[in-house]
Amino acid sequence: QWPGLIEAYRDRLPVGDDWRVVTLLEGGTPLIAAPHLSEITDCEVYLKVEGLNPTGSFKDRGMTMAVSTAVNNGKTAVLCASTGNTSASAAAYATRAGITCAVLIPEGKIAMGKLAQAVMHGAKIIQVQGNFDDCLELARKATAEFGEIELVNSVNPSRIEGQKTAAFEIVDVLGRAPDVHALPVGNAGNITAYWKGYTEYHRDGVSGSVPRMLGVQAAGAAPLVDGAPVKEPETIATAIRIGSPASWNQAVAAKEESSGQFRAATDEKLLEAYRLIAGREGVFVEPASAAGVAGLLAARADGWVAAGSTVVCTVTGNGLKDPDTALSGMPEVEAIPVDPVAVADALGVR
Ligand SMILES: Cc1ncc(COP(=O)(O)O)c(/C=C/C(=O)C(=O)O)c1O
Repeated sequence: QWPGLIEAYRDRLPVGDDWRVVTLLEGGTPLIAAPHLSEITDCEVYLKVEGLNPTGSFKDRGMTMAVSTAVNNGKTAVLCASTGNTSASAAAYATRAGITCAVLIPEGKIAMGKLAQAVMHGAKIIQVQGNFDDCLELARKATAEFGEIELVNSVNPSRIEGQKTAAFEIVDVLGRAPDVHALPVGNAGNITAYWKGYTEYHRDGVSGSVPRMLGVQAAGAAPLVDGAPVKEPETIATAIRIGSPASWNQAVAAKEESSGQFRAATDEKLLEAYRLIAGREGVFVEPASAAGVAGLLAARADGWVAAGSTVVCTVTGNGLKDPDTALSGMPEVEAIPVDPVAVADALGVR
């Protein structure tokens, strides 16, 4: 079976031969064709379905590396600030490693599925009177002061190393790098990691080209688009409700070196893409995860993406993480009598 990321890409990762590897067999996720998106954009569109990782998001790629590194450096606890998925993943990998995990989450702004994961994996859950950016500042200060705690946010280079493997998998499966790679951008670790992966494969001659990176933010939380931090970030896509990305400079470098672009998508456009991916491609992702697709549709419309392009959109988290948003638009469901005729009527087949 798939051996997990570190075994699959050991020669491309900073891992000691004698290391105890902490893995939940993450990675090896589907790169699935998206026929409806391909049709409406006249491109060859694929989805990299990262919601099918062990804890339901791409964070597992970074966490196997960060927690394995922490354990092999003798750390006894990990800490992260999180909008939810990082904390879910840190909790799972820490418990797997038998070490303590504490998570700092912004008051009241976390999707239920993610909180359930951190609870069930036994993380110490600390709600902070502030937003994600305040949580990250607190996490940096706490880990700077207490050396036995490893900070496992994506400022930790091990996270970037683990997450770059998604680019390797895409080239390994596609046989080439895509022309464009679209993905959501919050704290900007993932766009940084993808660019690192694509450029390493290109440097080593595994791929003959690199993609243009299309990083998409929520309009109410788009510091990289605005060119300045956003004090009070607001978006229904709580995973990317971040006003001051920790990997700002690396994300800008990825955009510039790849001749890429940052775009903002309104919550309305995010939700449209969210519904389209589930309702037409059969892939259920959480709202933030649809940002790359929303950006692709806009970039195709204004010609930044040409017809005939090969495009990969990373959909970063499983839709099950955020049932509240999924059910918020649900029409009234009327109960029917135990009568086959009523079923036929409901299906409009009679
Ligand atoms: C579903 C989903 N999609 C996209 C992003 C943005 O990735 P980055 O640009 O690398 O931050 C996140 C990020 C979540 C956290 O930052 C956290 O969990 O603390 C996410 O959960």
